[in-house]
Amino acid sequence: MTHPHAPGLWPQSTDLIDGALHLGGTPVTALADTFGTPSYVLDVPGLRARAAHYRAAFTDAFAPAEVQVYYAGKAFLSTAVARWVHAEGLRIDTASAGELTTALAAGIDGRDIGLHGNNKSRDEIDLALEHGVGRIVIDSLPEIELVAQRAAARGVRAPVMVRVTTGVHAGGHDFIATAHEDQKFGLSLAGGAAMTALERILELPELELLGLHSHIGSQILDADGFAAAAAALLGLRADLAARTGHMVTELDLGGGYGIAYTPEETAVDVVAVASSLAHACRSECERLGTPMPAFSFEPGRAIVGPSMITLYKVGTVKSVQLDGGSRLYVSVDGGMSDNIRPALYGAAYHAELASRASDAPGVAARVVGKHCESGDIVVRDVELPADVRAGDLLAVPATGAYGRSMASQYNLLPRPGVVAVGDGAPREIVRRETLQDLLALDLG
Ligand SMILES: Cc1ncc(COP(=O)(O)O)c(C=O)c1O
Ligand SMILES: N[C@@H](CCCC[NH3+])C(=O)O
Repeated sequence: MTHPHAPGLWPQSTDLIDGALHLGGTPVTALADTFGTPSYVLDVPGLRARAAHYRAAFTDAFAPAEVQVYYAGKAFLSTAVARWVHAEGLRIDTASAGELTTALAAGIDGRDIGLHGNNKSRDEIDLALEHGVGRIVIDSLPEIELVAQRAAARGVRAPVMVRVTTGVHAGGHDFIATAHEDQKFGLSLAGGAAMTALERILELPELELLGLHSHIGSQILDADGFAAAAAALLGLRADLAARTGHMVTELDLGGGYGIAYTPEETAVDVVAVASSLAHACRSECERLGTPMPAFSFEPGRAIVGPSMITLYKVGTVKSVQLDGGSRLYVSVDGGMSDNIRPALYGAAYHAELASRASDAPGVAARVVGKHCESGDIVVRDVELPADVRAGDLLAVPATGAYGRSMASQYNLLPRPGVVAVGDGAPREIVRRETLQDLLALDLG
């Protein structure tokens, strides 16, 4: 199998034949003809392999402690994706009624689903209780009373965890760091709100306290933060046991495992990280004189991110003269509506000419979208062949996480579909929106 440049960035089934990119054995030119552009293309065997790899990495590292891996559906969720990752032994983490409904529509048993959210509505809590979700992760003090009240109304006991703000600052961008004090998620360890929450939950017969949760941020490439957060949770667990005699049985250490978006980046090595994290947890438990708990994890980006690419068609190509050089502006038929991450986080991506070979020399290029914003950048800096022209296809790797899930209809562009390859004939698992779909919401 021949890979395009930057081999580490492309989904498992990617091949390069006569200069044309293939995914799951199908040339992208054929995918574009059948499904149109832009399209997200999901490599199903790659997705499943990543899910299995993450599950095995945590399970092996923490054995004999029990481990569950939840796929964080916020990264990208559809019923097919929920079924594929569930078939690999992962459960599903949801953060809204929409994600929960999608996981349920996939046929996932409520017990294999978790519900998160810093502002869950009563309806969302009711939906979770109705379907017997395995855990509701409590994010505030008022939510404790609300969940207890809704559980009482239904005559059930709600299994809950408490999301703890550990004070660990990690993550690729300030907007995606979630465990420092000055942000909206969780209950503070240092400020005492976490302990208050835990003691209150233990008083309420409608609530079953499963354990403690920490999610420190996203796109984390340096593993130290995970161990620091785990140590903080283990300490809180020991303190709670000393105060109340209740030793919680599970720690959820969240997601956040970083991936490579450009040839210069290296993804987290989950086997190495899981093994050093397990070692740190064992030592900390020994030091505290407490038994090892069960563990759970919630990777999203690392499962689906590298499993998907976006396929765009090139339109206008413009050379812009700059001091000491020029830059080729290559406009494609999507942009910030299908990938907001460059505009929102300054995220870097990579792109390659995907529909043909070219011997033309590489030139400094910027791939831009078709929206009415100069910040509508798909790939800020990339080298492309000088002869790139209208009608060519460009492929951008690693767009599976927070691409389609954060897509908008800005400028009333219909959102692209998601095409699955490598699982029988290529097919759309989320269909492309049409102009009629846009008008269907317009009530005149
Ligand atoms: C609570 C929680 N769990 C899991 C995730 C998934 O994170 P990632 O996609 O970085 O693995 C997030 C998002 O950052 C989150 O907020
Ligand atoms: N949406 C973010 C990550 C947030 C993760 C959810 N807590 C991203 O694209 O990187």
